[in-house]
Amino acid sequence: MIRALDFHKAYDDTIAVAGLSFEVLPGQVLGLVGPNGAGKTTTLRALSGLIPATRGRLEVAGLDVEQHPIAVKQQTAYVPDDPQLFDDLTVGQHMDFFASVYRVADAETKTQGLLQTFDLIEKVDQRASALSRGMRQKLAVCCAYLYSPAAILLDEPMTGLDPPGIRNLLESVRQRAADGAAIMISSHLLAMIESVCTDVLVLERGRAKFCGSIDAFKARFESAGTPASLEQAFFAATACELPVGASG
Ligand SMILES: Nc1ncnc2c1ncn2[C@@H]1O[C@H](COP(=O)(O)OP(=O)(O)OP(=O)(O)O)[C@@H](O)[C@H]1O
Repeated sequence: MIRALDFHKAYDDTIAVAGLSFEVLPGQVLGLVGPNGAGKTTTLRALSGLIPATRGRLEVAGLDVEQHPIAVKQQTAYVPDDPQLFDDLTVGQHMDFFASVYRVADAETKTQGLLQTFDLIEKVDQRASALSRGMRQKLAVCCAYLYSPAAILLDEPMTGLDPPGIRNLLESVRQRAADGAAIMISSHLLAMIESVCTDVLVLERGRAKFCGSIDAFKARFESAGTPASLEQAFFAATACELPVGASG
């Protein structure tokens, strides 16, 4: 489970997140959406323990992120939109490294399966520095999945992925959720959010404009008894303006 209680984050004078509370239960996939600068990446980075909260409490698997940083990291996978890899290590060496750090049982079989699924098996001996952007993204996801984390935090995970890569990633998210992981996905791709997420958290200027099921979000902005599309609901909930010509 992932939980935020009155989470605040300020960078000097900039208030990035101002009092956010939500939870993601095992099996739930929470879409984190909002305009640029809304605080999505800040929230994911703080949950992963990379940056401290200014105020409030963050928990993963019942553990306070600040008080139990190592235990939380063992239970959490954070995949940023620009994965930091070890340029001199090959694809296979990355998997070996994660398997060793997280003491993964049956790592070889799991590695083979993941590299096969994400179409990296032929790149197993290639250095990270020689991978394309999409391949780097896929490798970061493979490393994250290897140790079966209880909480999975994906920041703009579709960046650079080809259509089969997108399909495989979405399918893997559904599967990991069905297996009991609590998952958060930050994205501007509302159709993708709608296709894979059970719930949505709409952020604007660091505050929640809505948090709940996608159906409830669309129903809130229904017109004449017809639920809004996710896109219509997003524009209605935020200060973003619907493009001219779009059906509002
Ligand atoms: N390291 C930092 N130092 C100072 N301010 C920062 C830092 N990182 C983010 N911010 C500010 O915090 C706010 C939230 O940024 P954040 O990256 O969390 O937004 P986001 O919702 O992920 O945006 P985007 O959709 O553009 O990725 C913004 O005002 C941003 O300028």
